[in-house]
Amino acid sequence: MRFVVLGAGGIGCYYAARLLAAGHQALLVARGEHLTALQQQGLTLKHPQFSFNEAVAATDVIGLMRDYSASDFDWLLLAAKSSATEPLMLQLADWLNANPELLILSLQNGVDNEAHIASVVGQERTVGGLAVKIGAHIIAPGNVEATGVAQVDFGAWPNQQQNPTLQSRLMALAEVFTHAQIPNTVYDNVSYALWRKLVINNAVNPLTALTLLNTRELTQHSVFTHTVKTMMQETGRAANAEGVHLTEADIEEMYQLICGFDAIKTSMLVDRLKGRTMEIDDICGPVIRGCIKAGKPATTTELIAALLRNAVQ
Ligand SMILES: NC(=O)C1=CN([C@@H]2O[C@H](COP(=O)(O)OP(=O)(O)OC[C@H]3O[C@@H](n4cnc5c(N)ncnc54)[C@H](OP(=O)(O)O)[C@@H]3O)[C@@H](O)[C@H]2O)C=CC1
Ligand SMILES: CC(C)(CO)C(=O)C(=O)O
Repeated sequence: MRFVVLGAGGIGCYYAARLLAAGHQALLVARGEHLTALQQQGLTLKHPQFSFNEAVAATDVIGLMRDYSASDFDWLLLAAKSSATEPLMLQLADWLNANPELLILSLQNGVDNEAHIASVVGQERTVGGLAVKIGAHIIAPGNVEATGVAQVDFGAWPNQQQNPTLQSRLMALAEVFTHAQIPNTVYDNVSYALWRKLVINNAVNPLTALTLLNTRELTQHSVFTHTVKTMMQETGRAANAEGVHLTEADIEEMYQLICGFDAIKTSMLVDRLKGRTMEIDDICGPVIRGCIKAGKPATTTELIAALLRNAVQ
């Protein structure tokens, strides 16, 4: 299968390496020193169960539009930060719409990426998705370190019932992922999967970025572990206000999952340490808005988001 990975950083390079190692095509779209390293030295990726060190095809967005046509690819995997989704989609709109067969799968955190994608290419080409149980970061240009079982959960956006035509393409992708050692689940209701993952991200990403603790230190901390739980419950309240049914059992499952997961630096903590823009609006924003809609504000999420913004001013 032919993939283009748009925003090939930690997450994008991990999945691209898995697909390349399984014999598929993947063009990496990146920029800056990381792109230069990919072009000149190839991609080096280390994971406890997998390593990759090979030349790769890599370009930037301008090179993608100039040298390739959308019909050169079957799938576009979007792995840039959520704040880049809307500008990237708008920049690529004409290019993307020259081939209606090209489907777009978001691997990003947050629950708003798919609406931005659909507003440019249409719902019938929009696949919601998530990188689950993975930590993956650029440690030097062209070098990525990853950990975790690194699953992908995905499905027709906003759900199979409202977007029924994609089923055979989704099944074919699931088969390719499985063959490439990427565990995966296809959801009938991917909006549920997106919000369930947001339960973890809203609870641990801003708090780890604020405290500089890893996920294990955070969830084992006598005070912060309660804050994690509260922010998870606020995410559940927001989801329900947005029409996505999350139960107490979902919250508990997400809490146990992150407590038992590897001790990792979240992507937001890594962004803070690198002095990069953090996904605060994309992760906390939907929770704050949803809880206002529910009539009971997300006071803890609001506080942690405000403290974090204040800390990096
Ligand atoms: N990292 C992790 O462990 C996890 C991350 N996620 C989610 O996955 C998504 C990706 O995260 P992550 O892999 O950490 O992000 P990274 O910043 O490592 O990767 C994104 C890459 O896209 C590049 N990029 C952004 N805009 C452009 C552009 N216009 N043209 C070319 N390249 C561009 C960035 O370059 P530049 O650096 O110059 O901006 C960067 O190299 C996020 O939504 C994150 O929340 C989910 C699970 C775990
Ligand atoms: C918390 C974690 C690692 C879960 O996969 C994540 O999504 C992130 O770091 O952004």
